[in-house]
Amino acid sequence: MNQNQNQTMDEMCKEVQEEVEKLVKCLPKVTQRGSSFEMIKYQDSWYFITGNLFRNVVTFQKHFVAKHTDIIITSLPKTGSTWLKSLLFAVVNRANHPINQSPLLTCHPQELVYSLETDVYSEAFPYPRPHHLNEVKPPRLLSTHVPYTSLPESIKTSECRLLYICRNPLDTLVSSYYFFQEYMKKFQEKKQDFATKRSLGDTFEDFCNGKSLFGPFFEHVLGYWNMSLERPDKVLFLKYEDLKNDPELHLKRLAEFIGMSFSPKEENEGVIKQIVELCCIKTMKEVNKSGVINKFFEKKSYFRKGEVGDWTNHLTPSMVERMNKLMEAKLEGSGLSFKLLS
Ligand SMILES: Nc1ncnc2c1ncn2[C@@H]1O[C@H](COP(=O)(O)OS(=O)(=O)O)[C@@H](OP(=O)(O)O)[C@H]1O
Repeated sequence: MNQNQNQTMDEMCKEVQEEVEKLVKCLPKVTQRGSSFEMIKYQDSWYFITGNLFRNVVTFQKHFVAKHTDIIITSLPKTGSTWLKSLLFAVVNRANHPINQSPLLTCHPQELVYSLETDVYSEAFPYPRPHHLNEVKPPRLLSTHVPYTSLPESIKTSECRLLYICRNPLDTLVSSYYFFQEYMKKFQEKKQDFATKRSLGDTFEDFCNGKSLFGPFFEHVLGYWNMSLERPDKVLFLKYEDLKNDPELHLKRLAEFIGMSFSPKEENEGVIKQIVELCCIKTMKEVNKSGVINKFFEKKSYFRKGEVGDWTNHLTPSMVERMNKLMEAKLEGSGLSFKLLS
């Protein structure tokens, strides 16, 4: 945390709060279709103002200081970041304990890789708060959904490395829709008055209009894609679909990228395979079948189906056609594409 030496945590929070209040007064806002969640457009991306997300993002942006040794997972929500967290943790810590005693067999990946947007003010904050991150042994394993352009300067200028994971837009939006439904059920149980009629059609419409959380989707993906081309030593660009197709190959790429390649001995002993199995959705579901994160989110809600192409079960042909057109227009000339099965 870039906390002025004389500034207490309370003073820093007050300063951020004042700034957030100013921004909320002057920046564009919309209400999500079919819900009463308000979003704010900040530096061309959308954040919830309902809840603490926006305040947490501003805190992260203003006060987080990267170290050269940091490894940061970056992604849009619901693109496979929890899976990547488990893989990264397992690769980095493989010498510290045998695979069958991995903390991943008792902890949720979100408890092992620190989200930089988690509510630093909340009593529920389950792991070192960002101002305690200085005490975490290197390499610090961190994550954020913030677009490249809005990352704190120190992340861009330090030698820290970014692992970006993306996923085809249709599976991403179906996954977001189901996660939001879970959220809504929880609010209903707590008798909090949020409208809960947000349909898959509403989610689709907001998504296509660029009004998705941390979105617009294509701008987010392209921001990291272009950086991965410009600075391949800084940003490793991964696709969920490629990981599903050949997890061992991409795990090796990941290990090489962070400077922790698998040795021939490890390869012969099947370490890569063991890590893939440790982190597979079946194991993760079993380990995380009960319990909550941040006193609110069911651990199991981060592991739904984990498939490529689940959108075929949910979206209409006209939705798919519209998304295909949008995708072609947005990605034209970028060298990036997503295969949408039909
Ligand atoms: N181990 C593993 N293997 C394969 N797939 C996995 C794994 N863990 C999570 N998932 C699937 O990833 C989707 C959730 O994405 P995120 O983890 O990025 O969500 S979040 O933003 O952190 O809330 C969500 O996708 P859907 O199943 O399509 O909803 C999860 O099921």
